[in-house]
Amino acid sequence: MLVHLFRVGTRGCPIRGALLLPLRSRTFTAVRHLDGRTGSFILRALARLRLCLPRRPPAPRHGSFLWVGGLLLGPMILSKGCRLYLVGRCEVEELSLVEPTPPPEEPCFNWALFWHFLRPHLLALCAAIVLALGSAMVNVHIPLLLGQLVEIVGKYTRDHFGNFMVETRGLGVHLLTLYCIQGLLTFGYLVLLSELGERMARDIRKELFGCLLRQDIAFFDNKKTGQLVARLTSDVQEFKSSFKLVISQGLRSCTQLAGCLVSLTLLSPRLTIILLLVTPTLVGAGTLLGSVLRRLSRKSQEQIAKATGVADEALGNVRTVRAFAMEPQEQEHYGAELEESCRLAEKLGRGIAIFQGLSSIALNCMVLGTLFIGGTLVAGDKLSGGDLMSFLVASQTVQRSMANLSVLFGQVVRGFSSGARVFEYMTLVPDIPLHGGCCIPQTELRGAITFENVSFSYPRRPDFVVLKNFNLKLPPGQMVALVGQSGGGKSTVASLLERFYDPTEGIVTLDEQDLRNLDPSWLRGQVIGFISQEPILFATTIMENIRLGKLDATDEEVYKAAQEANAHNFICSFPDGYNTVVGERGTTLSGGQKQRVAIARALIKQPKVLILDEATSALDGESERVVQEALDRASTGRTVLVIAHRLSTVRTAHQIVVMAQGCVKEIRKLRPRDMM
Ligand SMILES: Nc1ncnc2c1ncn2[C@@H]1O[C@H](COP(=O)(O)OP(=O)(O)OP(=O)(O)O)[C@@H](O)[C@H]1O
Repeated sequence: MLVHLFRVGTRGCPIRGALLLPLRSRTFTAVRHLDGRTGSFILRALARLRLCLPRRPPAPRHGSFLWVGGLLLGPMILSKGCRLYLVGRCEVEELSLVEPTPPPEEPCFNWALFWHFLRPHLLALCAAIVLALGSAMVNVHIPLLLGQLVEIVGKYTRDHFGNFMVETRGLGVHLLTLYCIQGLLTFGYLVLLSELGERMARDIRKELFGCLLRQDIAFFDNKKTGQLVARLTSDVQEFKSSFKLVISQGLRSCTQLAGCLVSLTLLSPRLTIILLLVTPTLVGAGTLLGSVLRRLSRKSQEQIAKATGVADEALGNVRTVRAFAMEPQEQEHYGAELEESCRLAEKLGRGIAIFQGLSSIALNCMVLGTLFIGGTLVAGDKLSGGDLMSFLVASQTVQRSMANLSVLFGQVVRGFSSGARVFEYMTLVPDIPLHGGCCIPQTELRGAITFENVSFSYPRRPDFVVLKNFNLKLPPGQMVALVGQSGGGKSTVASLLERFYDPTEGIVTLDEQDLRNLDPSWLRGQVIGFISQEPILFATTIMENIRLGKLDATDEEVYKAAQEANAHNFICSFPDGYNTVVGERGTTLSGGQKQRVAIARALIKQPKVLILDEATSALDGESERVVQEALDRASTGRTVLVIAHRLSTVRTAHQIVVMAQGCVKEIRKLRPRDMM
């Protein structure tokens, strides 16, 4: 058992505690009996601690346990509001150690999708292939002409009579023309391939991004954002490069190889046989060494990505780092990752140096060997000097082509697997489509919500039932507050209402219509307004952020929504007013200001139903008062589901529903219900 003391906290209120952790364990899945915010802080602190723990083999799921608690020091005020959160002892319940997940199966390459993206560019592709083949054919022809030129030079070296210029003019012009043609052909196919590759990559990225956005929320529960972004960026890039290389280098190398081998055989069958014995051996050895280097390079790249991830996480969460005084640990962590990446890069550098040194020796020896054996043939009058020159040049082309093909082989394998990863998510059909289903006409929409015998488990944890036979009625125009222990399933109720997930059993209805029959886009876009504890704003102006709620809203509508949300005055106090750019995730605004912009964004669509998920719990007393005022105003005449910890949030509710272990335990009616 390992004991770690830790310190976490919110807004200057430190929470100190002890983590008792079996030595074998390094991971955990959940912290419960803590409110969401505290839990998330503790989770982050635990994640930090986890990094410090010795690396041990994972423990079996049963019999492993983890406690946080026992030593939490005294009562802590988690907000300046009216309540105290007494965290005298908190336990981490239901902590299952995460089994090491088996590596995901490599998806198969989807030829049909590949064809779908290639088809619009077929003409350009055919033209590129023709130009690449033409360039390769020209390349095969050049060594023969060079041989003839050397032959004439040799003749003038021996005899010194006649006019060299006249004799070589035709050959020179011919060679020059071929060089120009080859240059033009190369230019042509490279331009075509580059355009084709970029356009295909653009189409693939567009389609993939659309497909990712369409996926169910459950899909994102299982994936890391970084992995998804990598599919859009590095995987598409790798696939595009491989495809372009196969066409340019592959076709060219194959044609050159075949053409030059024919030329070599015609020039000297004996030398060709020797060359054919030696070259593949050398290329094979080079390929082997090359593959070791590529593996090393990949490892080095991964290590760099890992180090970048550490820096990214620390810089992206710099406030948390500062709040926990974790700068030294972060620096040490980043330094350790950098150290490793430096070690790998140095190893790679040494490998590349060895490879280049050896290949330089091998190539020079090949030239020397060809000259030596070829010279013997020339001395025995079995080969002319010009033919030897042609042979030398052509054999270099053969070696280059073979080396290219061996490199290309690895690239093709990588291209196939990145292509398979790119196409994998394009065929995924979400269970809850974005569009489709009926809409209730605006005039008939009342906003009555019911949950009937709803049971639900998250797809990621199917064995853990979050809601069991849950029944709830939200009468139109009334406010219902959901309270209960942390982890009791309150936010899950909101997620079902938003139709982020469908219930495993039972139904959720809006005006007696099963949500599954309604158009999800209409439901989310026009009926339900959602305001969460930590609103996310986009890094654009306040005006555009509010307008996200209703894309075609006029400026007047934006101002009106901002006034309703108590946001107009503070927005106008900024020098740029509504054109103030809020920074990444709205970091340039205070918590209360962000929340009010988010309320304006929700109100601009005039939703019939409003979900407030602990919308004021992250705010201090004054901000809470202003935001609460805005929320009270916004709630009038709407069906409102409030998820709350604070009394101040629920005081205007018509009913308070107490939830525990996924069911309704108690319903308290606070005001006479306005029966509809
Ligand atoms: N995406 C998810 N995948 C798997 N389990 C989840 C997911 N989201 C929540 N859970 C689990 O579902 C249970 C209910 O979570 P929920 O967020 O609904 O609780 P809550 O009552 O809103 O808690 P809090 O008051 O702390 O916000 C918890 O045990 C939680 O671990």
